This record gives sequence, structure tokens and C-alpha cells, in this order.
Amino acid sequence: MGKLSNTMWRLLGAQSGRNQSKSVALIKKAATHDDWAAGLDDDEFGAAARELEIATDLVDRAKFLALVREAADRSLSLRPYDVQLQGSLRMLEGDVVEMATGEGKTLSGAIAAIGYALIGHKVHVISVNDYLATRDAEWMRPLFDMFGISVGSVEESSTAADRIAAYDSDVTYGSVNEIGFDVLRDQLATREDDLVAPTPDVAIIDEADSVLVDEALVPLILAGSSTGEVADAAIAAVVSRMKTKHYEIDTEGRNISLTDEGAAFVEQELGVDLYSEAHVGTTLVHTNIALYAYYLLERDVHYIVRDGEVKLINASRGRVAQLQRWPDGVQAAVELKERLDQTDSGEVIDTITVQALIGRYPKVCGMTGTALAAGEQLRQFYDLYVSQIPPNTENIREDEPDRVYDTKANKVEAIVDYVKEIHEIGQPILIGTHDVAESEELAYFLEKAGVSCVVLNAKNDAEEAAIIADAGKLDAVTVSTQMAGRGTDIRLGGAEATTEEHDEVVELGGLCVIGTGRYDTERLDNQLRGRAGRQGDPGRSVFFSSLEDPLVTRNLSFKRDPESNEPDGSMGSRGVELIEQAQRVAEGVMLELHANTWRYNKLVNQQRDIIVGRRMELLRTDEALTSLAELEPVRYQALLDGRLPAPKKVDEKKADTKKADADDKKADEKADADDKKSDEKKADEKKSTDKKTADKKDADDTSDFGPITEKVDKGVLEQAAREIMLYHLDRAWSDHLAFVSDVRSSIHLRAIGRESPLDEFHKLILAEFTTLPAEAVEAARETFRTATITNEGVDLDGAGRHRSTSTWTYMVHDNLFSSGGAKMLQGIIGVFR
Ligand SMILES: Nc1ncnc2c1ncn2[C@@H]1O[C@H](COP(=O)(O)OP(=O)(O)OP(=O)(O)O)[C@@H](O)[C@H]1O
Repeated sequence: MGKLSNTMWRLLGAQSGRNQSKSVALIKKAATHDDWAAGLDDDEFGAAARELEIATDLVDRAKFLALVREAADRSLSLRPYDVQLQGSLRMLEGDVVEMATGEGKTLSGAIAAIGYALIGHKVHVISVNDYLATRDAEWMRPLFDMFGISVGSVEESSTAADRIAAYDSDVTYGSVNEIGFDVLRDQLATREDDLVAPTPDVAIIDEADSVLVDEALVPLILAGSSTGEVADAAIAAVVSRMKTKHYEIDTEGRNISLTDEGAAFVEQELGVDLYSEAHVGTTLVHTNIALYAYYLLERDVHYIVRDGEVKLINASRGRVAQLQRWPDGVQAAVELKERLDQTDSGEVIDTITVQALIGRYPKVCGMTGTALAAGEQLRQFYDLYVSQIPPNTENIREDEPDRVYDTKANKVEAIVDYVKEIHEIGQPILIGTHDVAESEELAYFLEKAGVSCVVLNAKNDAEEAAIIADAGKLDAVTVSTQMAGRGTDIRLGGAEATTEEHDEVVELGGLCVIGTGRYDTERLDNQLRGRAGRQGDPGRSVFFSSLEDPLVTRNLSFKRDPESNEPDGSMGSRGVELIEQAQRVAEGVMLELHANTWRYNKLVNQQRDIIVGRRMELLRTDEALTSLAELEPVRYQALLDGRLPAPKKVDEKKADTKKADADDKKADEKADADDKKSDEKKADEKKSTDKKTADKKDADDTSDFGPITEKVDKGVLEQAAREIMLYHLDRAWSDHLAFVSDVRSSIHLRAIGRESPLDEFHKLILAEFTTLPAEAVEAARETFRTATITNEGVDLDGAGRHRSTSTWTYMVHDNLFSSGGAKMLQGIIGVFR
């Protein structure tokens, strides 16, 4: 963060200070209503609160505060402190509040949620993990009950019905992932009733800086596989041995099928009955896919093999499409054909960044222990302001000066010595590391020095919360990454400590927090320090760093490495300066990166909004059928009437053209066989063949209609049309996302001349998006003509239009711009579904 913006921020901070004096006055006034609130029966709180005009009237707000204070006291045995109410008020004004750790943000947030719910809002309280979401919802439930406000929570294991019920509540607690994945999964719905994610209204974000800044760029991804199965090697082997008599390719070169002889060949080779119930949906389907891969898809025309991978050639763009794959197991079949390793058959169906997810909420506010330092980003990216709430009890934690060493080995040695010394008197120690590997390494050295410790591995939130809750016990040494056990209260003496146990640890100086290296921003350092000295407890914190830490090696370069004059490798105050300098550079880089990614994401986010809007229209109206009926009136009427339409008369001239086309094509094929032409030329020729084929189709209008066996009910037809349109819209969006990834990973190579990469990116993405709707509609029209539509609905599978049979979601923790698409996939941190 630059100096200037720091100053700016302080000025803005002063402004929010003025707002706070208003809150303080209001809280004073609230105290005058305490007797009134105390005089109410439990069942009168709801009605009393609903009578208040808390959206507009300040007097009523004071009464509201008196009510919630009394209600929390009765239902939770927690009487909110003034500062907690102050926090709630600022959140009701739409700010992010900074409240020191352990000051009781959970209660403050719940009170703000009640305030919003009372004036008719649906509130999402968004936390960093499932464990906290469920815990907080259950913890605060009695308070919500007092006001007749319903509360629910979503977690990974929730079923669709659970989720719908939870979102139906006035207040819903959920982790950012789960809410995000629900938003993404709605992209799979083909009926309005299947929509799960609610309309976003108010978001109260816990650990707001983590969610809004640190994780803002994380894309949540919904991926799908079309068959969920890999190609069968045995089938591929049989298909590869087939002769021309075993299969038939249609005149347009688009479809391939088994001849009777071919079917018999497969049955004999595999020893199965292809058309039996057990094999019709499996072996036969796979055989057809393999046939397609072997005999219709040509290497160097439809795809190339590079670096051991099949890369599609995008026909319309005539170039390799990096992240595109064929659906329906075709990819896997081609990989088998080329004897390549089978790749994961997932494709990205939809993706949204945390930032865009939060951007959907018209009203956002939040709370965290470290907001002020993130003020610049919160204002720039979310138009949010920070209110600093004073602590209820003064913080008496001692923050020792940093200890900096020349090498990592010297640093680790110093940490171990320090831990040994403190541990001797029994003072509890919490060591914060940067990753699980570092935790394990340190634990190894500690054990070697005779200090036994508990190591957290960031795998199970609930288990970790329990361990962290006991980190304040006498003699405890806990090693954990900074992320583990977030939001868990550490009581001195242990979670279930008696007063004596508590006081014993207080006597020893409380919890000692040790950082094994500064983080990329001071804010994260402070989050770690904040684990000690909660609610006026004693405590201390100290950071150990070395000049070999990634923070230094990534952000500073020296002509000559600074050296230590001390036998233990200590760098003294010069070392501290260097670490602080490295951190300033890192903070600047992060801010720039965030701003840059924001610029890149903005357009794609807008495009996503358009697609989602369109999807909703298709789900909620009969527009799909209206459009398709307009485009294909003959087919539409024929379906309603339950009869095959008469084919159009083919006039002679067109028939001639048709014959010429067929001749042309034969000539083309011959030329292909004779002469190995360049990829591009071949792709072009394929394109022109396709074009001719399309022209030809217009000529014999009804000949390729899908079968009509009965009158199709209008309502059924409506849903069929909807599914067809949605299928192609989703397909187009998924392709578009693959294109965006492609362009992103290569944009720096493409930006030429004076054009900036960002401008070039925008140009390409815009151009591609412009053609998307027309292409999707055209494809939908084709499916409407040719698919089998009965009163059972449309047979999309039969038309080769498979919706993903299995889908899964994951988050990518990596920067898309600093690395290519391949790296992006390596960064996957969790596969949930
Ligand atoms: N008004 C109150 N009176 C007494 N105890 C309270 C009050 N409010 C909260 N507490 C207690 O303070 C502890 C910390 O609460 P909470 O976990 O909400 O803090 P926090 O600010 O969210 O901490 P963190 O920074 O770890 O998220 C809890 O044990 C809670 O019971």
C-alpha cells in the first residue's frame, strides 16, 4: 500500500470515527430502555421488535438494542457489551467492523442479522468454513428463537432439500464455498423447482478480510464429466481391428454406425450380446464412441498430438484449443486410439470467483480482527468502509521485537531453544507456521529436543477446533498453520479450565504465540498474534525470521548477501529492517495483482451475469418453446399434431447442387488420401464441406426430422424446448470459459504492438461472446429438429447431447495470471462432489 493511500485511509478512518460517536450515543440511550426490555416476557420480544421502526427511527434503534441485549442475556447467558452493540450497529450501516479477536464477534454478527431480518431482509452469515457456520448457527439459535426469526445452516453434507430449507430461513449460516457451489450448481437446473441458491440479499461476512481480500481471487469451479466413465480398452482394441464392412459412415461424414456384420464381430470378440439390456446402454454406446474416435476423427485435422496430449483443433478458429475436450468419452477414446495416457475427463461447466460471488449481494457488511489494514482493498474493490471498534478490555499482550537470523537452520535452532525455555515453566505455546510441511519439520526438531507437541494438519476443521481450543492449557505446545482452527476461542488453562487452572496460566503470562516467519502482509501476522491476549488476558507474541525465508528471497535481491556478526547467526536490527522492507514489497505486489486480476475478471463476470439472466428467463418462462416454434414452425406443428410432416419438394437446381457437393466431397477425400496437406488447409476444407452440408440440409427441409410417434402435450414440449435451449446455452458457456482460459494463458504472447494485454484480452473475449447466443440458438434449433421428442420428454442422450452425468466442485488456490492453465489445475485444493 502506498504512503499516499495510507494517509487517505487514515482520513477516511477519521470519518468513520465520527459515525461511531453517533453509535456510542445511541447505545447510551439504549440503556434507558433496559427496564422496559427487562419487563417483557420471553414470548413478547418478537412482537415488540417488529413494532419498532429500526430502519429509519433512531429512537427505535435504541429500543432495539435494549431488546437484543436482554434477549441475549436470557437466551445465551451472554449480556452484550457496549462495544458488541456498537459493532452490530456499524454492520447495520453496511460497514466492515474491526473488533479485536475474542471480543465476541459471533454475537455482534447475530445481532446485526436480527436487525436486518426484522426489516424483511434475508441474511447470509458467511464464514470461512463449514464447522464455524454450523457451530455459530446452533450457538446463536436460542437468540433468534426469541424473536421468531428462523435460522439454518448449510454444510458440505447437506442434501438439496436441507439446503433449500436452510436458505428459506430468515438467516442462513454458510461457508463461502458451500454458498458459492450452490450458486454454481444452479447452472445445472433445468426446472425452476430445482434451483437451490436463493436470491442474494444481505451478506454479513465473518473474517471479512480473509474472505474479501485474501481469498477474493480464488475461483470456485463446477466441473462435469459427460459420461463419468473412461473409454474401455478392450472395446477400443476390437474397434481398431474392424474392416470397412463392419461399419457405415453416412454421406455427410458425420455419423458412423455398426453394420450387422460389425455388430456380430463385436459380439464375437467380446463375448457379449450387444443388444441385451446389460449392454445396450454401455458396451454398445462405448463401441459407437470408439467408432467415432477411430474412423471419423482424424489426427492433424480434428486434433493434433503434442507433448503426449490430444489437443483439439477448433474448427471455427483453426487453432489449437488448449483446454477444450470432446464430450461423451470421445476424448478418452481418442487418447486410447493414440495410445496416450488417459486424462481426467472433466470440463469446467461454470466458475465464479469469491469476489464475484460477494458482488452479487446488494448489501454487504462484515467483521474481522484485522480490517483496517485491508481498508484500501475493501474500499477499492467492494466500496466498503471500515469501522474500528474499541476493545471491551484493553489488550495487554506483549509483542516482542522480531528475531531475524541469517539462515533458516539458525532460525529453527533459535525457535527450538526459545520454546524449550518457555516450555520449562509450563507456559502454553502456540506456534504458527506457513504450511503443513513446515509444521511437521518443526515438530520433528522439537521432539528431538525433548519437547512433545501437537501438530495440526489443516485437514479436519472440527477436530482442529477442539485441539486449538485447548492450546491454552498448562504445558501445551501446539504447532499449526495460520489457517488451522480459525475462529476458535483459546481459553487460558484449556477449554474446560477451572478457575484455578485458568489463574495458573495467567500467572505464567498467558499464551505465548510464536510465528516462524512473517507473512506476506502484516495483517496476517496480526491475525496470528491475536490468538494471544484475548479479552484482556495476558500473553505475548514473537516472530522468528531468516533471510532465507521465501518472503525475503521472493521480494528482495542483494548484491552481496548480508552477513551476521553473531555466532548464532542473529542479524540484529538490520535484519528486522530487511524483513519489513520485504513485507512492504510483498504487500505492493499483492495489491497490484489483485487489481490486475480484478480488471481481467470483470468482463467475464459481466458475461456470466448475462448468461445466468438468460438461463433464469428460460427456466421461468416458455420462451424456449416460443423461439424454437418460430424457427421451426413445421416441426413444432408436427409434434403437436403427432404426424410426420410431408417433405418439401426438392427442386431440380438444388438437387444438382447436392450431387455436385457429393462429388466435390469425394474428390476432396481422394485428395486428402493422396496428399498430406498442412493442418490449416485441411481444417479449412473441412469447414467448407461442413458449410456445403449445411446448405444442402436447407434444401430437403424435413428429411432429417427426428421421429414423431405421438401427439406431444404442449406442456411437455415446453419443458423439452427448455431443456434443449439450456443444454446448448450451457454448452456454449462452458466452451466460452475454455476459450477464456486459453486466451488468458497465452495473452502475453498475443499482445503485440501497442496493444496492452488487457485490451487484447477484452477484444477477443468480447468478440467470442458476441457470437455465442446465435450459435447456441442455431444448435438448439438443430436438436429440436432431430431429437426424439415424445410425451416422455426430449431424448437428449439419444441425440448425442448428454448432460454431465457427474459433477464436482473445487477451489483453485493459485493465481491464474502468474501461471498457465496447467498450473491452475495443479492448485486444486479439494474435490467435493
Ligand atoms: N457479552 C459477552 N459476555 C461474556 N462473554 C462473551 C460475550 N460475548 C462473547 N463472549 C465470549 O467470548 C468468547 C469469544 O467469542 P467469539 O468466538 O464470538 O469471538 P470472536 O471475536 O469471534 O473471536 P475470533 O477472533 O476468534 O473469531 C466466547 O467464548 C464467548 O462466549
